[in-house]
Amino acid sequence: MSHPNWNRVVIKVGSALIAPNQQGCSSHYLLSIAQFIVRCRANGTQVVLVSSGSVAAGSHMFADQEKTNIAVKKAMAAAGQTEMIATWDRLFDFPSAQMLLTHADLRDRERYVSIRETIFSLLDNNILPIVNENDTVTTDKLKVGDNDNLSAMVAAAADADALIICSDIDGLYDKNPHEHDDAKMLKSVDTIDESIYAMAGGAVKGGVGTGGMRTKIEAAEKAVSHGIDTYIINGFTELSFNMLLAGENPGTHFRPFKKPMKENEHWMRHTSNAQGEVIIEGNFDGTLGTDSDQLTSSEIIGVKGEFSVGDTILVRKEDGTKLVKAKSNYSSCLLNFIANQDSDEFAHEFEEKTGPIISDQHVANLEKE
Ligand SMILES: Nc1ncnc2c1ncn2[C@@H]1O[C@H](COP(=O)(O)OP(=O)(O)O)[C@@H](O)[C@H]1O
Ligand SMILES: N[C@@H](CCC(=O)OP(=O)(O)O)C(=O)O
Repeated sequence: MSHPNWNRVVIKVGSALIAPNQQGCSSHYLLSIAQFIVRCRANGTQVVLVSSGSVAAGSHMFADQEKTNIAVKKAMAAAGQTEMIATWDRLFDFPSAQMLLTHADLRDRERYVSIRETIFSLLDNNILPIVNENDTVTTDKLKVGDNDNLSAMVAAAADADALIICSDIDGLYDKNPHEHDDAKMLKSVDTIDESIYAMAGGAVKGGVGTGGMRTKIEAAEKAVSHGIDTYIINGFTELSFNMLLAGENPGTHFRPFKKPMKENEHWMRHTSNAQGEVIIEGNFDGTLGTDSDQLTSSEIIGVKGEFSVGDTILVRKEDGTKLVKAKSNYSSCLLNFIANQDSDEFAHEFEEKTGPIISDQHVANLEKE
């Protein structure tokens, strides 16, 4: 087989590959990954690296501390990040750049566009972007939470052709192989549904990884809907990388959608967080976000949460059916006010002057969920 025809790939490297025994960073497993990156670049493929491992790399500097304490973990991440970036940088004879991101950055459209522009600008200048979550500033709400999901968001932002998740295991098995001797590996997945999620267990207890297989499947789901070929492979062995370069599949391949979502729809659905909800009548049978079906205040029966103009909202029916995620052109306060008017006429006049409640340019359909 011949070398795959990728213009751009995102490679995600798990903690166990960076700091296998939590005694600081080791380049032992990173050498073959670095070589893969070098060979991709030589073949004309641009590469973005998403590297976990700052917590695992910094752990040895906090010998007598309570490692589950959040403040200690953040300090481990901050200290380990320098060591990790220095280790990667030593493996390349071209420059690399550190990008630390949070979910708050990615779900803000302006910051997201800025992140995209920075990635493209680094790649245009042959600089390797190395991305990790900015653990110092994250709280639960701001956190992506795991680098599998982060890598998929980055792959979408970078318009990558492939996402390669390098883990400590050969691929996705039909059950956790650490708990079941008869577990079998899946070579490919065409559709990600509940049966696929049911196969996934968490990370090894007491290990360095976060999220286990579940977050890798979530990442694959995000990536394939953007048209990105996604692989989970064993990053411990050089063979995985040689096979990828030969156009072969060394692990589990998640096939991309034939008709991927548009960039802004994908961002709205998979990256942006809804700040509030608009609940509409159960008998509504239109398709929101199209020219023919605009949401009007007369359909609204409730507004939940506090949101401002420009925030993302979830529009759902009374029975919980999710319809769309969309950018709201109204604040929650204003929407409550007009939805509670006795006279429809007032609301219609108001909407005619102010414009549609949700923007038809920024809508993601959720009816399949
Ligand atoms: N169905 C499954 N197939 C493969 N691995 C699984 C499965 N369910 C749970 N796992 C666990 O997920 C681990 C990989 O995830 P994780 O520890 O988060 O690694 P990483 O650091 O690469 O993100 C595997 O080592 C395995 O213990
Ligand atoms: N920002 C964290 C990422 C943790 C994480 O997602 O780890 P992993 O499951 O090994 O990809 C770190 O660098 O330690």
